[in-house]
Amino acid sequence: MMNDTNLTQHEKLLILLVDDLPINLHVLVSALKTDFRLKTATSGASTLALLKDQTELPKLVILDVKMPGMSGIEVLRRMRADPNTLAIPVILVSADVSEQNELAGLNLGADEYLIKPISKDTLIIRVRNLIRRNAEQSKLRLAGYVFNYSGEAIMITDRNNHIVDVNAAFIKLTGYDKADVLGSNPKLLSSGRTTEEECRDMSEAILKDGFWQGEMWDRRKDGSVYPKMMTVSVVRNRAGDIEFHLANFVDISRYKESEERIEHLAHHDPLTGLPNRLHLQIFLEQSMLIVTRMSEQLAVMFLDLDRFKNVNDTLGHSVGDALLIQVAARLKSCVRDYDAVARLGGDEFVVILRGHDIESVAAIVATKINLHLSRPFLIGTGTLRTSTSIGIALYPDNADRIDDLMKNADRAMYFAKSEGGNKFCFFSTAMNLHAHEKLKMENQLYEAIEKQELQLYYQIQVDNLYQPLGAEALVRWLHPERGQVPPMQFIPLAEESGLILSIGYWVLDTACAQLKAWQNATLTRDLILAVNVSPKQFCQNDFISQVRDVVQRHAINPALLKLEITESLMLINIEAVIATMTSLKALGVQFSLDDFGTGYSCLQYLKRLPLDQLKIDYSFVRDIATDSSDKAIISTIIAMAQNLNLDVIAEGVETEEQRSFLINKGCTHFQGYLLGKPIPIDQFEELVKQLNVTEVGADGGEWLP
Ligand SMILES: Nc1nc2c(ncn2[C@@H]2O[C@@H]3COP(=O)(O)O[C@H]4[C@@H](O)[C@H](n5cnc6c(=O)[nH]c(N)nc65)O[C@@H]4COP(=O)(O)O[C@H]3[C@H]2O)c(=O)[nH]1
Repeated sequence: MMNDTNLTQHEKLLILLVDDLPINLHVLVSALKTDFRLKTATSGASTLALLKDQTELPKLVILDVKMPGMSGIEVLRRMRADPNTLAIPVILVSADVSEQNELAGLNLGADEYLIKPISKDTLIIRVRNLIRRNAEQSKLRLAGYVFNYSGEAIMITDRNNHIVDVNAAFIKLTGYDKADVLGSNPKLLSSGRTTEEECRDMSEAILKDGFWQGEMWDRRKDGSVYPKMMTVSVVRNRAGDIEFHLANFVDISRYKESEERIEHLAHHDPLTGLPNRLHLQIFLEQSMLIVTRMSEQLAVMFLDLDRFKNVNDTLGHSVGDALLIQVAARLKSCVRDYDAVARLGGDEFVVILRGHDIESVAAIVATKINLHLSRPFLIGTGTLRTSTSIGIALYPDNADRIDDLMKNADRAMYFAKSEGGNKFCFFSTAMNLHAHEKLKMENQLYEAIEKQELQLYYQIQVDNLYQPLGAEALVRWLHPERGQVPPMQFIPLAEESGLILSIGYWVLDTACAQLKAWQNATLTRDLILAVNVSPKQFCQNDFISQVRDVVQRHAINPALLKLEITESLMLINIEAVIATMTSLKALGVQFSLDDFGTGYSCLQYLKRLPLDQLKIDYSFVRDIATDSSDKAIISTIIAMAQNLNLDVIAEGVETEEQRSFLINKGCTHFQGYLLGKPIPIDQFEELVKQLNVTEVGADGGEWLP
């Protein structure tokens, strides 16, 4: 650059020339003016004044030693004392050949000492060399600064890969002092987590490209392992041989942690920690490949909690969330480690099973899930019961694409739900027709009331001496083509479509007409008739006036009408429910809480409901002989009812064993096939007659026909 006469004036380096004799200055100017920009001064004082101007300091000062006033030596001394001018190279020029000034000047840090007269060429070469040397020294100083103060750890190794220098950041990061590592191989830092193969690849890349960048795991002096991002480059000598390796690296533990966290979040549901839809998709793709290769099958199980929306809407999202977390844990406990449980969102879960004879395996697992999820969940101070509907689709039998498999499992799940929930259902091609069938049935149900296709059946309720206490009215649909359709097949449909309101009203009206008829006969006049009231029906604005009107129109004793409500009603709006119940209670009707123990049973609420009776759910009675926890639940319900001064009736009593157990525990009212199935009114009245002429053993335990 310095030889380049094409440089603009601005690009040329600035040199300050100082001499008291203009002739000497002239010589210097004419020697240097082509390559440099020049400033001149003729005294020590004016030199220092020029150097005070910080806007542009010269890259070199050529300074005459002998000047009147202030000598060049004194100017130099002052320059070296001033931090701003301390590093500016200085060439002293003198006609004095004695060593005294030369020594004084060199001692003060003069870079050159030239004796006049100086040849033009010598001057130019010396000036150029000095400026170049100085520039190199500046660079070295800067490099040293970067090395020492860099935030990145730097390690320099020689051609034999022995550490020759490390910086402060290295010491801070690795915990090793310089003395610990100098002369050692960098393997000293290795954690063993980076494989031999990875190390070999790195060495090859360094040899081939002179550069490598990547991540590796190292161990600090204290033994802790950390990931680092490292760059290695080689420094070659003029002959092209490697002289040094320069490695700089940073600890990326934090970055790794957040990377792992982001990765986890992208693939997992934050609430339950289960894999999410994206993860499930990837898992399914891999599983389909594996089962195809191994001639196995897959079962995709689609799960949806029954009535979860009610839980969320009524008890709040925190209860809903707590329930979902517990459901996730129970689901995981129902499957093997290599099966997958994922949450798609809301209350939708998917379980994937793999293996041979997958249909039987899926049926076993689904039964287990239905059972486990129907057991009570302890949430806060209350227990919550839920159930789940499961749809199962098999790969490759039911579909060979992920989308179709999921769709089919979903369809099967809806089928299980429409069957009343707490069930599992395998996909079948017939289900594609299901939506159409459903619509048809809905239309037919709409006309069922008008066409008088609905009927009431009566199931007897007795005391512990088999004496008739009353009946539960249960609706039946006498379908023109299908014959008698059980309520579990059309009540959910009626609930969904809103038809339950007119069906419910018809049941209430028909039951009251029956009560009126019973009032006129001695045998039946004290019988109490229980009528199921669906939550939707109960929550109508005019439900109280509907009941009042029906009771008045049929002129019945309201105390003989018992409205059966279910626990799911408590999930809607407890205060409004209590208000409606209280008004109806004032009319004189009774209340029984149906399916007790299967929903959200919170004692707090139970105490506030104006109930007359608790009805122990059939599911507990069924398992009396086999399930000790059901026995315990029954004992608790009976004790609870006694404490709250309520009647207690057990439904679904099928065996003597169940009845004796219930009697022993203090249950006083019974309903079930042991005593009589739901039957038409004429058969029911016949049954009541028979029971009234039957003698009963003193302990009530023996029924003598
Ligand atoms: N295995 C077995 N089952 C027994 C036994 N004793 C009684 N059951 C059955 O258990 C159900 C008891 O009625 P629920 O719990 O109110 O359950 C009822 C109720 O939730 C609903 N339902 C029936 N009629 C009406 C109605 O008029 N209105 C409303 N909203 N729902 C109704 O349909 C459900 C099913 O009614 P059903 O099929 O008549 O089934 C009846 C009855 O036949 C037994 O010893 N063993």
